[in-house]
Amino acid sequence: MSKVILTNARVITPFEEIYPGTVEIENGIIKKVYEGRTSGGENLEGKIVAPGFIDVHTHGIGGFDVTYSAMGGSEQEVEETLIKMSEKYLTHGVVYFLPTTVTASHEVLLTAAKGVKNAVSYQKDQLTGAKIGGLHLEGPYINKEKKGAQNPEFIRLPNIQELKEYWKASEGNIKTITIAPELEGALEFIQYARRLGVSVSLGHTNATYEEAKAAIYAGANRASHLYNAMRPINHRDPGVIAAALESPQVYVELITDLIHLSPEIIKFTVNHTGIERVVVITDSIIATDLPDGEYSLGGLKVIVKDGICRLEDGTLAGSTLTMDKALRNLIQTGFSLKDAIRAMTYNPARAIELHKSGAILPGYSADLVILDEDLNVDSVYINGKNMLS
Ligand SMILES: CC(=O)N[C@@H]1[C@@H](O)[C@H](O)[C@@H](COP(=O)(O)O)O[C@@H]1O
Repeated sequence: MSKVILTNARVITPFEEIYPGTVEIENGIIKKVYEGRTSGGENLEGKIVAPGFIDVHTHGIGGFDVTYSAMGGSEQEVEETLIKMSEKYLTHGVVYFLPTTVTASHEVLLTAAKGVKNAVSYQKDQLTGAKIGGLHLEGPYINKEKKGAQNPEFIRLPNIQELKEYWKASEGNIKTITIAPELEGALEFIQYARRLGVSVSLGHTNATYEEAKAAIYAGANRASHLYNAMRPINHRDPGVIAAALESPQVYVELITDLIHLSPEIIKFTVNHTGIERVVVITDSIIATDLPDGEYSLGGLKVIVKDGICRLEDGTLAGSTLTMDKALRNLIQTGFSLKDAIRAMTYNPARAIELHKSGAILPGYSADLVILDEDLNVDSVYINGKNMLS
């Protein structure tokens, strides 16, 4: 039996803050959490222990991108890319992520689906990075009017047959799909996806309030990067944003790079939803952790300047945000550590129906991040093992 004790730390569960706190782990599972110190454990004086970050919407990092690798046509390349991505996310405190495709051809998405199946199976024997939860398909069933930085060439109507093929090719490793609910056939598609256990997120959409509500009644339970690439809120045309904000079952993703959204809009959102329904995402692309320059997203040219990603026409095209930076941004915006961490751990786990993850509670997976006082990542534990030592 393997036993790990982390003690004398500031523990953020994230429902409460315990100081000095001790976390006892047995065989990769959290056994006990309590106030007090114990001798014999690892003394984490001056450090913060929190659940590891969960990023449910990220395209790439450090020169690797799931769609880009699938465009090469080889499922092995996708598998290798996902493993590399998992190792890079780890250094930013991420313990679990959903590699997110952008709009692409059926063949490319099928290759991504096969690659993710291989990578998930590889990680069963050998875990070297953050856990790969399965694909997030962002598109291709989105609205051209709200395409943002998605390649219009491959945008199409919802297609249940295609989803069945992705599901089969990935052996069930499709976790979520972003769809525009106003498209023909979308409601039937949403119901089908929910029956498979895929969570459905409204995004890249021009849906009216009524269209968005119909999709939520059909089972959609999330909104992808709320405000970005969707019909704006208007006092006579509340649209998809108001529908998401008012619906208690809907989790709202926010890109907290302080470029996609102003700090005031982030606070405005939380005033409506409470912290419970906020899910921080990076929407990061291949250029993350790399210098400014020219990159690619789904076949479109992206120019990164001062860390901001744009298409040639100026449209924002994802981010170079990392989850640890997202946390520091939220603190700078005025959030408490408990609330900020909750929106990056427990909430995303709930949003994708991932159980026993995202909190420091007995019986939960011991997937933790240790942060220093400045909120830089010190170490990361996955299944109770220190992955950065
Ligand atoms: C990978 C991806 O698609 N990311 C979207 C992008 O498409 C959109 O253009 C941008 C701004 O949207 P906005 O101009 O509506 O705020 O948000 C996100 O970066």
